Amino acid sequence: MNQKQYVLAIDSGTTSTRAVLFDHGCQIVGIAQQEGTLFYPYPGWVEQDAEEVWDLTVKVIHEVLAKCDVKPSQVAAIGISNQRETSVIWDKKTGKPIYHALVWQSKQTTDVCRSWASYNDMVHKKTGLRVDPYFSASKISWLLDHVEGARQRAENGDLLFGTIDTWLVWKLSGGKTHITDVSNASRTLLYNIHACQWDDELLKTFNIPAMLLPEVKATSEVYTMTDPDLLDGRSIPIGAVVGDQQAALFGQGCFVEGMVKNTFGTGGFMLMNTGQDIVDSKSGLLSTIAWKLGDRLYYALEGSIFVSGSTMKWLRDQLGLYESTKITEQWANDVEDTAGVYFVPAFVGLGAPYWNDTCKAEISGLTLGANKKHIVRAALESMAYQSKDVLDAMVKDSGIPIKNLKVDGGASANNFLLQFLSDLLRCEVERYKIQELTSLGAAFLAGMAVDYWHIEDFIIESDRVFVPKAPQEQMDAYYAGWQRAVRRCMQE
Ligand SMILES: Nc1ncnc2c1ncn2[C@@H]1O[C@H](COP(=O)(O)OP(=O)(O)O)[C@@H](O)[C@H]1O
Ligand SMILES: O=P(O)(O)OC[C@H](O)CO
Repeated sequence: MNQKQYVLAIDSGTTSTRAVLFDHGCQIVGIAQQEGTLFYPYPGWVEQDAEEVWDLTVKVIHEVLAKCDVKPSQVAAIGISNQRETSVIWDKKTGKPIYHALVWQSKQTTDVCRSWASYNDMVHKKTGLRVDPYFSASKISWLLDHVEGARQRAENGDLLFGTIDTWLVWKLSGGKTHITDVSNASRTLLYNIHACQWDDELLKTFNIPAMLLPEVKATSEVYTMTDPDLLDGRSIPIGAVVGDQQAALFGQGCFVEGMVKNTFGTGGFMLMNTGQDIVDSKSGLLSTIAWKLGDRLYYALEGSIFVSGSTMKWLRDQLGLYESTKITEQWANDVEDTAGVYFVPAFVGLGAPYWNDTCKAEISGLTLGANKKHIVRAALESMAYQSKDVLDAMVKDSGIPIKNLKVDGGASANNFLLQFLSDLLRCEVERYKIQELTSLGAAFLAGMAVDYWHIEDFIIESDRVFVPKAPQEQMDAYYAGWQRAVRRCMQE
């Protein structure tokens, strides 16, 4: 009997790990999700336990298959999307990480980056990025210098480095396969996006042994098979690994040059497909690889915002303002405005377009009349203001006006946020019925690698289009207040 086949996406995000099962009609059949632990050992440091990330991955895979009553033999391929830049180094023989994973948001490498400041121009030319603790290179250097004996072990060829995709493929393959794809490699600060290879000059400059690095592959191809011990003796092809933001660009159907998406997850990431051209930003954005299909490379222009949805998590977990983030939409609508409150969520400094790694978050404009609903509304509005900062830079760099912005990610469920965003940006904001577009992107790329899908099979349905309603003058006045708040926050 011919059994129905599915594609499984694993989305390893900063806040949570999900497994999402898709059918051939690009519909979600089931989801399993687990929130992981983030460690904050010192101010500005953010770490994860890579072993926990792996345990949660195994758990969600088993959970989703059981929930949907799907056997491993019915999974045509696995695709992985992952939080990018987060760096793990582990021992080749034991498979044990030598230290926690240093998360992309983490700032323990600020001093390393200070000492690398003079390389910024070279780095930008070769990688499309900038010297910043955000990217993997300074994290690798820090791990090699701070974990006793690590540098020597790396030089002996005993250690392996990976971003989360590489770690998961290595674990899924039973320790056989050490690879990454171009979209993830392009976030390390070590990959030359013109020549498409690890850059020897950068490796030498940053004193990083090439032996640590994974082989770089296309975004959609069968890299390896899963270890049969993992899934009832079956081996499943792993057909895609892709950075989660590039996966969302793909999952949003942004296949054509000039199309833009904004994901509101832990951070906020706006990406524009720039086709086969590298657009060099003069306004604080990054040039990055979107994906490689066959021999063809596609690029993107990116505005990376370090803290977006995680402000809502902070208000929940650290201030205990509410139990479920869902309530924030109602609270924001309960008040007419923020009563003059601004929330600049510079918890780990500010990313694009400011790139200030020392400023700290501020809530300003408080009066005795301000209450928790004003603060929650200011936090939601900050996500929209940050998107406008980046969108304005993107229009300037690309010369392309943006009339329609596609949104996804956990916080895109919030209607208040999306209406405010549309009012502020003066453009359509479109949300699709499937909010798991990162997973769809990874699944579809994996499905293409095994001929389960071809590009013409790609379908997504619009859920709601938000159009500007509030007067422009009012929005301009709000935004001017935001810009003042950001300037204050960046003053030493
Ligand atoms: N209804 C909501 N309103 C605002 N923020 C939300 C809402 N639901 C979830 N979030 C925020 O979105 C983030 C989770 O988004 P998600 O896309 O799952 O993140 P990631 O992929 O980084 O793990 C959390 O930081 C959470 O606080
Ligand atoms: O965890 P997310 O979804 O906010 O994504 C993290 C980014 O990939 C970091 O560059």
